[in-house]
Amino acid sequence: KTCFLLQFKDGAFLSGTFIATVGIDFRNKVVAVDGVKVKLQIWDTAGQERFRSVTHAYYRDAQALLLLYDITSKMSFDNIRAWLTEIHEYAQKDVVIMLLGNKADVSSERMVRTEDGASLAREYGVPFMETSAKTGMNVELAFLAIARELKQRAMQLPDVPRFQIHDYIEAQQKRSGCCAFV
Ligand SMILES: Nc1nc2c(ncn2[C@@H]2O[C@H](COP(=O)(O)OP(=O)(O)OP(=O)(O)O)[C@@H](O)[C@H]2O)c(=O)[nH]1
Ligand SMILES: [Mg+2]
Repeated sequence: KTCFLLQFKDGAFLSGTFIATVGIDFRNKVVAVDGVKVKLQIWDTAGQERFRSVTHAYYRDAQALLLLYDITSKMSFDNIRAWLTEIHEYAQKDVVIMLLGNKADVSSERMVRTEDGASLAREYGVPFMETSAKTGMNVELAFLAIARELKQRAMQLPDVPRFQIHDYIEAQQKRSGCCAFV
């Protein structure tokens, strides 16, 4: 999660020693969506179980949640269902959720098939992408799709059709010649 966020924030991959997030951290990034500045305040939660009570307090108020699993870890994928259940219970009712299978660059150690990620996402009606914090694949797209969705919600006019995050991701991936699994 931290590497994914830092790739978006700074355009660089934090390699070397792994530093587990303690409790919670956050970064701001301003992005432009159709000429309108959208400030994203992105909270980076600790994955370790012992920080759960801390992270809990934060995602409850979030407008969007990016759920990351590691495609080289079956356990991280299996945990997603529990997260989705908990989110439905505690998060904001209209929270934007996105499922992301990260570390897609490490194909030799893949333990979770792309189709399995896609089908879980379909089951819960959330958009899905595989990403890489290392190469940057789909990192910006994930955040920009969320920024777009949140901006549209904030500025929604009654007669304008609602922004469709699934369609947006699919169109952007077609443009870039990458893989759409939404
Ligand atoms: N190859 C590859 N390695 C990655 C990628 N993302 C993260 N890593 C590596 O995976 C390890 C964990 O990354 P972090 O981003 O710190 O993980 P985290 O989810 O923030 O972990 P916690 O803070 O403990 O919850 C680090 O050694 C990273 O270098 C990726 O996309 N590709
Ligand atoms: Mg971290």
